[in-house]
Amino acid sequence: MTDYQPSSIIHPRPYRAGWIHFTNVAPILDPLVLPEGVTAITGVPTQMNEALLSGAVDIANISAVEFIRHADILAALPDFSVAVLGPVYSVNLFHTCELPDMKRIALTSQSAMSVALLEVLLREWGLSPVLERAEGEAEELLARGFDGVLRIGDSALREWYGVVGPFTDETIVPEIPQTGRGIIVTDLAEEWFKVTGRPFVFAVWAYRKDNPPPPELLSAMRAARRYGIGHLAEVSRRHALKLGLPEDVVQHYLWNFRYHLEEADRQALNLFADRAVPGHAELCFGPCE
Ligand SMILES: C=C(O[C@@H]1C=C(C(=O)O)C=C[C@H]1O)C(=O)O
Repeated sequence: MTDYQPSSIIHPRPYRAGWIHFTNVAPILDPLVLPEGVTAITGVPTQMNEALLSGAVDIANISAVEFIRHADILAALPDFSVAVLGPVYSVNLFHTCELPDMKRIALTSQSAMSVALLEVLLREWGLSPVLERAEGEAEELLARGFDGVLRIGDSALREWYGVVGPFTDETIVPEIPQTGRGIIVTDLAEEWFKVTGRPFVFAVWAYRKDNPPPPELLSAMRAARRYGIGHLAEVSRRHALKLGLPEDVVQHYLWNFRYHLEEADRQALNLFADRAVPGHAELCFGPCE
């Protein structure tokens, strides 16, 4: 595949990036050296979604559902994604009763994509529990009377391991347990896979169609990703220390991601778009008019 290079344009001011800096983007963002004329801020998904839509930044890795909702004005880089085929380990519904018995679910205010995915899955399962925003640790919210708690990102990964770990030598990777200490962990990407057999795209790198990134930023991002994927053990070691998790768990978490928005990912994103945002504008993977 030839690298996509939008035509060179002169930017009147620094080009501003907004990065969701969860561990799952570390293989791209840790090695990234921003070219001259590009600045970056970081935040959680809902903050970066808002920053892109309000014009506070020019490009951001955002919740893919926000790209779908605003497909009339936004384009996505054609070769960058945070996606998986099967479990993701960090987009989790923690629950104490079986799914059909859930009456109240606490949602995280950090996320747009996992909430949209949960809504699609609930329709699929024929369930309609009450959904409420509530912050805090999953276990604490379960103790406060929620039947389910949706969590994403590094804290969800840590809480997942807290429930299902520590692993023994006998734990076979595809059979990683999903329960422990009276808590069931339902991995929403795995549920999507069970229903569709497709990958799930959590994030794309989106920008306004009339304001594409300078080619130097794309080259730097591609070089960073090549380095990060090529040095995954090193990236995993650093983040395992930060997260307080075993290195092999973080490495398994990271090598599981699909970062290139391949054709199968795009098709799956379109399938999700039709289910989650009926009537959405056509998705454009840059360059777009
Ligand atoms: C897989 C994840 O994907 C992230 C989840 C998002 C969301 O829920 O809105 C947005 C961007 C993704 O990078 C995660 O955070 O664990």
